[in-house]
Amino acid sequence: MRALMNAVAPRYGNFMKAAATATSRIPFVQSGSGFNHRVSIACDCARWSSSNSRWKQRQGKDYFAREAKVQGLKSRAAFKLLEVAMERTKPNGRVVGIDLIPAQPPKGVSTIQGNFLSPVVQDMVKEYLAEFVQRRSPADRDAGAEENKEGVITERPSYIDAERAESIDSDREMSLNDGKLVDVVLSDMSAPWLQTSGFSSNTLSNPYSRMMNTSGMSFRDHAGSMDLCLAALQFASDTLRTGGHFVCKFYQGSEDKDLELKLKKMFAKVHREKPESSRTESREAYFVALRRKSDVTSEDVSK
Ligand SMILES: C[S@@+](CC[C@H](N)C(=O)[O-])C[C@H]1O[C@@H](n2cnc3c(N)ncnc32)[C@H](O)[C@@H]1O
Repeated sequence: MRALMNAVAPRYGNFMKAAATATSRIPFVQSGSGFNHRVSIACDCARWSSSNSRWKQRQGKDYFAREAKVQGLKSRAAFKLLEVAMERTKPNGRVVGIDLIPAQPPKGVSTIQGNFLSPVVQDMVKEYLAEFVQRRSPADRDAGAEENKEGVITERPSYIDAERAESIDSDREMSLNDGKLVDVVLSDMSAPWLQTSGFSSNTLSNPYSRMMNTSGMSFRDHAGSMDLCLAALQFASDTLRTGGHFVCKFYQGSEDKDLELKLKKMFAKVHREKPESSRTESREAYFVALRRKSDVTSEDVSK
């Protein structure tokens, strides 16, 4: 992942991917060994069958899907996050990804398996972030230094990067006091729906195909995405520093204006975006909310 919700920030970022009406009671840090969720969705099988063939046809032609396959990524969705997140966190940032399904994190990324709709899981992520920041010793200011195969540092970060790390350390003390440790919260979560084909290719290491990202029913997709966006916004309210940014994927519908108004109260600038990699016929879109205002919480904007 590296890939969850999150293009993470230059410092301690948070990247969340995934989520749905499924429930995962026990969150796993890193590559969780279990796949513990249940999905309470009923579906019209005839409809699923035909929309699934269309999905397969589209995937065959889709440039981003082919590229993702080539790079061994789990889905075309990875590109949407990677476009935003990957290069943005070097050298001192940290990406934390949360998903219902287990994911093997690449270097510099932590993954937590859990249901982001659960306050228990959100608390666990907050604790993890706080511990990560506390554990980060002054020696970590060398983060970004290149090591050779024997573990010997052969190249150190520039003075600019070293100074940046210093200022992060002093900011850290302040941030620890109020739990606002995160620079960017990015949610690419979309409710997983029951899989209807491809069961023969399921494996624990490639579980993505066990779920589908849209139900084929626009209101259901919209309502599910609003729940996930609000959970991400609550998390951002608790953890995002003043001046930090928030991005969330949603499916357009009657309630998105209300979410946009909330974001406008909490952030200095809010954009609605439809990335190039998102199919034009899909109702999928993103809110990009920039520069969190000080002293405005999700409770304030819900009044
Ligand atoms: C569109 S995919 C995101 C893919 C991801 N951005 C990537 O790059 O691979 C949506 C993801 O949201 C996850 N998800 C859905 N509901 C979730 C929840 N309540 N908590 C955590 N993850 C959830 C799904 O498991 C799925 O992996």
